[in-house]
Amino acid sequence: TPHRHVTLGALTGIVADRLATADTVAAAKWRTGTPVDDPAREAQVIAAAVAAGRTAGLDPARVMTVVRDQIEVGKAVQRTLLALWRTVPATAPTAPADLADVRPRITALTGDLVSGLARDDATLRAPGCLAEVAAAVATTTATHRLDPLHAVALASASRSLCR
Ligand SMILES: O=C(O)C(=O)C[C@]1(C(=O)O)C=C[C@@H](O)C=C1
Repeated sequence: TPHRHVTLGALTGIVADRLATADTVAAAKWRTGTPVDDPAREAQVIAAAVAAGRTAGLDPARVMTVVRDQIEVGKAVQRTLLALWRTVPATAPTAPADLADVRPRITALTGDLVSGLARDDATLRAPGCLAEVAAAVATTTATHRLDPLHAVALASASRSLCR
């Protein structure tokens, strides 16, 4: 519905952009054999988000739930891609990818996500939140031309946005 105003479109756009970084991260890990899980980095990402959330007046537990969800779904995307590349090596990335290049972007997008949670707080608390999220997910899926893997990931990672 092109004329409907999508309230949460900025937020689902940020979720999609953060999930898109999983491709670059997976490519870097494919090349170097680095494990998908990096608990120390996760703790850093979560601590920074909680701190930013506090400043914005957000409940730490809520920020933690949303960011953990982003991390978990991102890891699922990484594992899916790595499994595909292992199974069909011709599909594996050839362009160089570096964790050191993509992590600052992940940090920035996580900050944008926390800002978005604060900005859209009223909508995210309202009874119609899940419907708003569904509309925004549909719009972002179309505008970002998401493939099925990333469309499913976006829908999954957006559920926790409503509180
Ligand atoms: O930075 C990485 O290595 C990522 O895979 C990204 C990310 C995240 O979503 O922030 C996800 C999984 C890792 O355990 C750490 C962080």
